Amino acid sequence: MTQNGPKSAIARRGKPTKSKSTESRTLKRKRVEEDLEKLRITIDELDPKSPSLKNFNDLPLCAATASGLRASHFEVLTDIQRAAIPLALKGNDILGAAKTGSGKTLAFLVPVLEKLYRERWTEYDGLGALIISPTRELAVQIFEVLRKIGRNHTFSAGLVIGGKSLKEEAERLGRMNILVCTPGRMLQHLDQTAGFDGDNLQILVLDEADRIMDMGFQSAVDALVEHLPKTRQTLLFSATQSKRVSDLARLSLKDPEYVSAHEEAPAATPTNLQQNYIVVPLAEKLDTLWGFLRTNLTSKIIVFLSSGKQVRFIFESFKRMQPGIPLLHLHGRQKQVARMEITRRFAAAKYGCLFATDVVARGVDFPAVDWVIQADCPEDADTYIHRVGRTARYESKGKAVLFLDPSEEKGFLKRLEHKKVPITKVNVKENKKKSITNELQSICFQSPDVKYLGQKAFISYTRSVHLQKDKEVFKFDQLDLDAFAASLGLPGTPQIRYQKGEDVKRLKNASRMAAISSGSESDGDSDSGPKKKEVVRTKYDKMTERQNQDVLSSHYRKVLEDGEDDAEEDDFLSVKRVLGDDELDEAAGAKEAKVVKLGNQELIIDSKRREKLLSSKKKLLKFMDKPTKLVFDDDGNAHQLYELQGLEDFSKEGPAEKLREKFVEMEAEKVAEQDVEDKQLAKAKRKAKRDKAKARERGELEGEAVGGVLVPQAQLDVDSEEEDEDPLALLRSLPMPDEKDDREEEDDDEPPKKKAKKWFQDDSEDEREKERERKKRKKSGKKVIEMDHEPDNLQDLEALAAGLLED
Ligand SMILES: Nc1ncnc2c1ncn2[C@@H]1O[C@H](COP(=O)(O)OP(=O)(O)OP(=O)(O)O)[C@@H](O)[C@H]1O
Repeated sequence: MTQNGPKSAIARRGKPTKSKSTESRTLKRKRVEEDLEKLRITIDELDPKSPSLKNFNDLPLCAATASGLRASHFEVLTDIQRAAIPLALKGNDILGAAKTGSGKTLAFLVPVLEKLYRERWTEYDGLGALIISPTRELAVQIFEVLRKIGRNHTFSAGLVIGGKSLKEEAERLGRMNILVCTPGRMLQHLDQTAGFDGDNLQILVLDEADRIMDMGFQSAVDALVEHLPKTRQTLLFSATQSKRVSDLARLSLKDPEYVSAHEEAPAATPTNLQQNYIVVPLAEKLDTLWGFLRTNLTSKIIVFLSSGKQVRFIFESFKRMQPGIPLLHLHGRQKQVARMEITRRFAAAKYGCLFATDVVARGVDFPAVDWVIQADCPEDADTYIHRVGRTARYESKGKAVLFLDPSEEKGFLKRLEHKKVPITKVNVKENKKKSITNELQSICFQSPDVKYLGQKAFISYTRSVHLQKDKEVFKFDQLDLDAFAASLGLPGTPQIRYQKGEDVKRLKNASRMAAISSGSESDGDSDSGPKKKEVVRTKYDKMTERQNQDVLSSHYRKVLEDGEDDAEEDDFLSVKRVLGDDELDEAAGAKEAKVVKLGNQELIIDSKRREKLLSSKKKLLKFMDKPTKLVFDDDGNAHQLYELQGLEDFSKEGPAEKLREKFVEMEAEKVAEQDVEDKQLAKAKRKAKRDKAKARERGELEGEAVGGVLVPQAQLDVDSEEEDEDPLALLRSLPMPDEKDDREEEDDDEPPKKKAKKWFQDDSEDEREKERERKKRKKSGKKVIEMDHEPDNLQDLEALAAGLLED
């Protein structure tokens, strides 16, 4: 007994603590199980059609979802939410249709969160829910809403929309429970990413389902569904839902509930939307649009156009004419980062005009848009409904105007009537009409790049009309193309060539199919050409691509590569450039012998073999002399890297010893100056390093562990505007947009930070610094242009360049 004494004492000391914590854990687990069981029973007993379901509070939701909804200020259910959520909670497949802006996003996100919660989903269970969107913009928006209402859940969630390296995304996919994606990119991952599959998927959502089931996405969606288990729940939502039996079969829906919140409504569009159309001949369209913008300078406007080229031309030319309202433009050919930034800027703007293609026609929820202008007739009534739906969202009011060419009026009105769209004709006030043809002409004359865009816009517009399948609306033969070209300010009508007997539908979808198969959705842009096979890109290629950021680039590219980006267009319609006399001579001469200048040498191209050489820069280099490095002085004169001064010149400058002393003095001064700069730089670097370390530390503390995996906050912050923001994130650990302000307020206790440095500040220290800088520059003979803000657009850069040219 005595021997056993101490052992038992240890056992007595350790055992109660251990059993206490195990006990509390068991109790907690039991409570969760009981709560879950209660929730399941309430859902079983729930009457999905009960009129008493008015608020989110009336629904059997778990505490995490309920509090997330409350914190996001969602209280009262909208019609579609009241109709769809109870049925979805009960596990039904849903085909949901409701007007634009009526709250369909929550109608599927709430069931998604609830489903995974009730299944007690953890990181180890893999992908539980997949939400598919037709465009990147819409996917980002859905993800944002998911973050808001899912903030108290521990699921991990990610955004898979392309624009990032596949490998980077792939690394985190395995850990994701909920993914919001575009079809092509998702398919790519399911096909290629090792260790990632959808075998366990519980719920699949298709937002803008009719679009996703459409021809352009057909093969991607079918292949994607092949990767998913048939036992899943499926929810389809759209403002314009089709009940095509074939679609339902493709998705293996099981006895789907058709939920239509506004089926009995007299109109397919929101009641608080005022809809008008004007009949305007194609050649007067830009005048009318300009007049409209000039009279609505303090409104928030979206102008829909049929192609990215139209968007670019109108944006660039109107920008030069300075309408007095901020202009933005958005189309599927822009880089992902630019698209996100423009979307963010327009969402935040109080007023401004966004020229856009149908890339933002569906689902995108820009707040407080006053007007939707459809300057180009949409391809069908459904597209019309989605476009106008960007205004008058939820309970707000909005106005929409459709521009119709006289040839389109009768046919399109018939289509709208059929879809229950109430629209009335209005006329533009005479005193608001103004021709801008002269201005456009002079812009085209002054800037070849804009003229080039105009030609492209002309071609893409005529092409899109020609390709439209609804010939009762789009009558290509009745368009006055000469007048249209003149109205764009073009010096002549671009000649176009038709390819007869083409399968129009196939051509129209070619670009989308190609984009999807390469995994990067073009997102509704009708003018995106088929993607080319991956080729090795040289530094030179990258340079021309970089130029592609501005309006001049495609012009340059055209010069360099002649139509590389227009492959699709050239298949069908293209400019037949009439060669000038000089060019004809050149062309004739080209048959005989060509002379290519390589540095100081001339290379005669007189055979096919030599001509082939021109396609390889590497091979051409062999014909050039070895390069020598030159340095340029301030006047732009080239010098050898080391130039020895002649003895005569040297002795003219004074005795050698004196010159040596002078030289040492000058160098010492330079070193001292450089020393100060170096010290400042080193200090700044140390500070940055410290800040980074702190941020990392904070990030690790804030990062939430889900199933034992800790993801540093720095990697998760999708709000960051950095280009390499991480689209994959844990729901719970992300800061909410509205919480950001709170955090900023909390920081008020900290000592006041030094005012952020603008380009030029005027406190005395900075003045002194500026003065020193000025003197230094003066000494070196460099010109300094002072600007009150950083140049962030072409106009700013032009102003800066003009300043530099003036002397
Ligand atoms: N229950 C609610 N209470 C208050 N606001 C809501 C509610 N549900 C949705 N909203 C708001 O209504 C707006 C439109 O919602 P949402 O984007 O889901 O519409 P939608 O039906 O998907 O539109 P679209 O057909 O254009 O995609 C959003 O700004 C959203 O925040």
